[in-house]
Amino acid sequence: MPELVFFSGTMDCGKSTLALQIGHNRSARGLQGVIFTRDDRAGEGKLSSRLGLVTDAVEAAPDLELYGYLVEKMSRGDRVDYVIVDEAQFLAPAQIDQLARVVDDLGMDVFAFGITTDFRTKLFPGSQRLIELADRLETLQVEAMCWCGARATHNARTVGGKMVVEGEQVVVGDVDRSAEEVGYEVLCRRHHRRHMTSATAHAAALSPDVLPAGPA
Ligand SMILES: Nc1ncnc2c1ncn2[C@@H]1O[C@H](COP(=O)(O)OP(=O)(O)O)[C@@H](O)[C@H]1O
Ligand SMILES: Cc1cn([C@H]2C[C@H](O)[C@@H](COP(=O)(O)O)O2)c(=O)[nH]c1=O
Repeated sequence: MPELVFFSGTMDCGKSTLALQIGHNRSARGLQGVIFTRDDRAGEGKLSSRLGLVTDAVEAAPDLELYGYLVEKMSRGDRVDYVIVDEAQFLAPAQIDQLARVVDDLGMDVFAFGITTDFRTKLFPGSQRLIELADRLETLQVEAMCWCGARATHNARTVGGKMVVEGEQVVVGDVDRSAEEVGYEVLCRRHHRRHMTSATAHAAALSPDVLPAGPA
């Protein structure tokens, strides 16, 4: 039975890499897929992994009707066996409904990849709809780690290394950005709740208040 599968995890846990691997394994067996993405860091119409691989993709702009796109492609004689969607959190809920229709009416597997929650721990609308509609939810196996060594479960947005909690839901960016830039850091829930990033934890550890008393 064809399925709508939602592979989710924090930022930097290997979602795009897995998307590329699934595509590679299927194309190695002669299957043909369509890859959709939205607002990848590498630019429009790209699916990129931090392992260095990048492939062309169809930019799923807000006004792109995904079911109609695939039907039109097939009516031109192109074969489509499966669909991959990266950065699925950025899709509109209606586009996720279109993906469910692709599975049910066109009989294709759809593999969607994305983060579930934003920097304020709120579900992205696209991810919420995927959780509601997916046949299967898969949590990525390669767990990202918080600076404390615990499993990272949340995405923090940082400015100058400090966690921020105000701002637009969507700001394309990356982990390991220089201190001045808007960036992201994955944290365990305990440190996300306390707004403790690696930079602020490091600064606190160096503070004279917590240094052991030495000779005068
Ligand atoms: N230099 C590296 N060597 C080995 N693995 C790396 C390296 N850089 C990144 N990775 C792996 O790639 C993962 C990020 O992959 P990516 O597919 O870009 O993540 P996501 O799409 O979930 O944000 C990291 O968690 C890490 O496992
Ligand atoms: C938490 C959070 C993330 N984003 C953006 C930042 C990146 O461009 C993507 C996630 O990409 P990845 O391949 O999973 O690393 O989402 C955002 O816009 N808003 C947020 O709150």
